[in-house]
Amino acid sequence: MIEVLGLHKRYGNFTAVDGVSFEVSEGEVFALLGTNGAGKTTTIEILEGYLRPSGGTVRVFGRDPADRGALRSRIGLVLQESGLFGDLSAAETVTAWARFTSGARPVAEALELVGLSGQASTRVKRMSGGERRKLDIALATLGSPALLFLDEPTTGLDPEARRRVRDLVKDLAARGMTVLLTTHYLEEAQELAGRVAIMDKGRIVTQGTMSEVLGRGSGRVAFELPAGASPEGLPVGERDALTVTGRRCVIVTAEPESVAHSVLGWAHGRGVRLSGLDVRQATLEEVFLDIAAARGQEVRT
Ligand SMILES: Nc1ncnc2c1ncn2[C@@H]1O[C@H](COP(=O)(O)OP(=O)(O)OP(=O)(O)O)[C@@H](O)[C@H]1O
Repeated sequence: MIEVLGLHKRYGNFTAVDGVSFEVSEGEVFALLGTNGAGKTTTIEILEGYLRPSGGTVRVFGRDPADRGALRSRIGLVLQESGLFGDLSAAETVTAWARFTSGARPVAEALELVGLSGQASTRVKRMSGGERRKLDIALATLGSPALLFLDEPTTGLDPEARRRVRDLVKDLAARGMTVLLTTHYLEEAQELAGRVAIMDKGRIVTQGTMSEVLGRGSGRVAFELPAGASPEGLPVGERDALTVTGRRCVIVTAEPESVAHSVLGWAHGRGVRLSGLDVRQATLEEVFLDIAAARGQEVRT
């Protein structure tokens, strides 16, 4: 659905996107993540046909995204800033939008799809931030597009509203919609996306399936140090890092399963039982912070 090969975008002398390549296939939820100013919005705006690339190839449904007339009915856009009219109700907003949308679903169905049936006659200016975001998504999906761009769909929402918007995105993906998502909430990307690319300073620094990317981060093995045992003899590899807080030991390691195995062997050899054992892969947030630390910069997510 999307092919990006060696994409460059320069603003004057400044290179905002510096040789980016990725693909998004039908039915995927693909997350494009990165530090502030990494080039995500620039990349998405090129894919949406709003900006022209300085170099490289970009295809959406096999076409140049500048050919917006041909692509319009197949793509839904949820931009960072929505441009809703405060004095219209939710139903009036959808009705007005339907005039410009070919094959628009009925208004009641569009509101039902995003869980806004109860707010049909509520004016936009009286709606909560989460409800407005859902209305944005109702408009973007009004013509049942095959591809949906979601640029930071949950930024600024409270946790409950974020949860509702996430559930909605999951529901749309389950109906077969292909989604390209950007977000600064990494747990959101981890929950929604099957594949992910992380950008920094105009380049993709890692990409792959979610499990591949998570597997590249450091996992954690945590447990309570048994009474009478000292942490000195714990089987901690050269590339692993042990921290002990009170009796709680945490080993950060690229190989959490094998370290857990060694730690259990260590406990068994001493005839002690490990309590509170917790073995887990890196989270996407940890992978992201590891990458940023390795690149020597401060990150705001
Ligand atoms: N029109 C422009 N002229 C000059 N520089 C620009 C322009 N638009 C964007 N930039 C710069 O290009 C870089 C990439 O911006 P972009 O908005 O694509 O980043 P982003 O990854 O979406 O960031 P954020 O997460 O903060 O939204 C930034 O350094 C930004 O200042």
